[in-house]
Amino acid sequence: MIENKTTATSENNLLVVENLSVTVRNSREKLIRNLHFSIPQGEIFGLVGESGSGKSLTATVILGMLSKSLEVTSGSVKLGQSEITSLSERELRNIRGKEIAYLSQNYQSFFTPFIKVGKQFIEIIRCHTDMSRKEARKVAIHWLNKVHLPAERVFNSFPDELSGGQLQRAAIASAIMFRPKLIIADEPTTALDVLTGERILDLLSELKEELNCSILLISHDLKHIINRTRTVGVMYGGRIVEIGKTSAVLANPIHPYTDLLLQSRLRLNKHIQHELPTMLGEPGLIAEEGCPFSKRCPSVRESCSNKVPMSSLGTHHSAACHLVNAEREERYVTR
Ligand SMILES: Nc1ncnc2c1ncn2[C@@H]1O[C@H](COP(=O)(O)OP(=O)(O)OP(=O)(O)O)[C@@H](O)[C@H]1O
Repeated sequence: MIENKTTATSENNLLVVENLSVTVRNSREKLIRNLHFSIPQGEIFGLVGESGSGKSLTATVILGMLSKSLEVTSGSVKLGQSEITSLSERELRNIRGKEIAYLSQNYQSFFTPFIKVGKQFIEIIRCHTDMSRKEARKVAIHWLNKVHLPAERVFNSFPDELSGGQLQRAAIASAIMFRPKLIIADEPTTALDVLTGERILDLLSELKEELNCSILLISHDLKHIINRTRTVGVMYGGRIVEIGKTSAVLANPIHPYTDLLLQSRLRLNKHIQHELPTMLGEPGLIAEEGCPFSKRCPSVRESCSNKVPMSSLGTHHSAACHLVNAEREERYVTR
């Protein structure tokens, strides 16, 4: 079983995902394999991995919105005391929006195009509370101010009268106005330019401090994860292949997939002395047995086609790779 020693033992975990597997219904195709991670109250956990690694699917399970064609075949997802995988649709509807807010890269479709933003806010607020229109308007303006928007103007605008960054801020305001315990931010900056994206991530960090909520930050871009998170899980082929304190993973990446991701980062403030490394094989090439990265791994060995358990390198860092043992031996020898 994959373990996140960094947070699994903490008593103040808000979200605990244990041994979660998701399969295509009536087939043996596993899309998520024995996922295990947890997010303490008030912390940002980053989930990083290439397209198709299972990040959004993980978010979908936490939201209780898994497609009917898929099924959870093992494991548990606990938000506080609630076991998400066994809640009814009605209970899930109560949790979504109120306890868990979801923020996607697709902010353009968050608002209906032909209805003014303010009216949409009022409808959402009145749907979840018994406030009058006047009270709901006040709440909407409050939260639009909170995300540093010109509140009155945005309130009276149609969505297509706002920039991408403004729309994403408005979507954030709408997502957080019920003070959720958990925000799932699924590639929240993908459709934005670099600077606007950075400001959106700054805003999320600021709101996290204010609301004391937790954030699951999903990205295929390591630079977003590195700068903002306390812990990180690296996903490949539906598995977390490395997990730990972000600083520990950064300082000493063990799994070759993590290492290659880190090496491939473009750093604008550094002169590149050598060619950026490329990964072998096609993206999305997943080994069915053993380590899912083994078909592309430069350090592959025979044992990688067997089950590769998560092994720990101290309390803040684990990886599912034979190189953990090599690392341990090296440490022992050089001590
Ligand atoms: N309803 C579904 N039925 C069958 N397969 C699915 C379904 N939803 C997702 N998948 C598959 O599950 C895998 C993981 O998809 P997921 O959307 O979680 O990837 P991701 O890591 O979020 O990628 P991206 O960064 O591109 O969003 C993919 O191979 C995808 O094709």
